[in-house]
Amino acid sequence: MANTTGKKAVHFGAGNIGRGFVACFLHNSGYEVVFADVNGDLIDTINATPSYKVIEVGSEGTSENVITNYRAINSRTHEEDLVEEIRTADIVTCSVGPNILKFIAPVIAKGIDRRSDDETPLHVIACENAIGATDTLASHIKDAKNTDAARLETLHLRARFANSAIDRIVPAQDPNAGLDVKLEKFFEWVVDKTPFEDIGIPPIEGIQWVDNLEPFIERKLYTVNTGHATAAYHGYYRRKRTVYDALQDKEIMAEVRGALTETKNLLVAKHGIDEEAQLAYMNKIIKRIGNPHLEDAVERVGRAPLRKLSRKERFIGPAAEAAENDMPVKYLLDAIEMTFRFQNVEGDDESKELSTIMSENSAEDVVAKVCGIKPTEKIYPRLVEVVKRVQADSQEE
Ligand SMILES: NC(=O)c1ccc[n+]([C@@H]2O[C@H](COP(=O)([O-])OP(=O)(O)OC[C@H]3O[C@@H](n4cnc5c(N)ncnc54)[C@H](O)[C@@H]3O)[C@@H](O)[C@H]2O)c1
Ligand SMILES: O=P(O)(O)OC[C@@H](O)[C@@H](O)[C@H](O)[C@H](O)CO
Repeated sequence: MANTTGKKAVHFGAGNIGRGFVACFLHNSGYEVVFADVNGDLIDTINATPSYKVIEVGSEGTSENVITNYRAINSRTHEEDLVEEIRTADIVTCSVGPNILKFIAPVIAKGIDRRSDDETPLHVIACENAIGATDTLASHIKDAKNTDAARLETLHLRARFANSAIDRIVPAQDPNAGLDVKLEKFFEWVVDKTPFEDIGIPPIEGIQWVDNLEPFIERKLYTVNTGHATAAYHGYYRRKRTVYDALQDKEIMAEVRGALTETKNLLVAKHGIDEEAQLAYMNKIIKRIGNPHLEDAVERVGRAPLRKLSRKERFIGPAAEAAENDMPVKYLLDAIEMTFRFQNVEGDDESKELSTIMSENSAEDVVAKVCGIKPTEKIYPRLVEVVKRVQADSQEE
């Protein structure tokens, strides 16, 4: 589709979800997309390739979408060009990973600072698997290192920040596929509309705009990502290649169902979600993550175990809250144990760091440092027990 709106989006992170989902939706809504990334080869390929395909795969068959009207800039080597793109953009989105937000904040802050107070403020939406990712990005942008304190009072005239929940399974791609992206048909992109109410929401087809994002992001993270990660970590431990392979194992399937039943109980009690509706959602997710056409490797889904073991994440977040309310957490603890066992995985720096942390710290310190859990919390002794068991097994090996 040609750029019919004359609108421009700058998207940080031209990886799987960036090319396959966010840029695809921006393009289909008439935006020109300027990718910002640090991977030089990827930037060159994007600039040398006038179109790529987004290929949906599933039991219903395959369908393709052709994406055009994009460019790419290396944010490491061409910062000034990127600042200018952000100054003149309508929207900035990102899918770089939650730990990278602090690195992209300085250039976004510079671009925002150069904008006029009299034009429509820049719409900023982070598309990461994390609760409040846009708030995190905004807090880095507002940091005194990136934005002069005297400019903070009028920042809302130049930029607005909205949290989002983004859901579409995009596995690691075939290295010979060029820019093409193979993914599942299903998608959900929910964005908080309240920061844009007086300036208008950006015209992006496919976004669901809501007033209260918390139930949506928690339901997504604590169902899709809890279930996905449970299958991946149990699968890795039992030498399965993909999430699909893992789910063929009845014991792993029982662990996934168990963990998702525990998060269902919490989500229903906390957000008043209808129990039958959540059960149907849970079953749909189990079907989605078991899509045989995706060939989603357990190492991708389990990547970055330290992030996944942190306080607000897919396991510790719901387990701590459920335990505090005396709800069952047995299966979540099983999955947490498998996450602690995901050590020294090739190509995964966090899994190597996890191994060092486990060998150099007491179980109590691991629970405090990695999971951010205090001794006064009800889940604490059970997590210490899990870590001690994994440490004891490592010593025996
Ligand atoms: N893949 C999925 O199924 C999926 C679905 C929903 C959400 N997400 C979330 O989207 C984010 C990205 O995931 P992905 O699977 O696309 O990962 P990915 O590794 O495929 O893509 C990340 C991209 O960010 C780029 N990048 C890294 N540092 C950067 C920097 N400083 N500036 C600009 N670009 C930088 C990388 O070069 C890479 O191209 C994560 O937060 C993930 O949780 C992924
Ligand atoms: O991206 P992560 O590392 O937070 O989690 C891995 C997968 O669970 C994730 O990428 C899913 O595929 C995605 O969240 C589906 O919407």
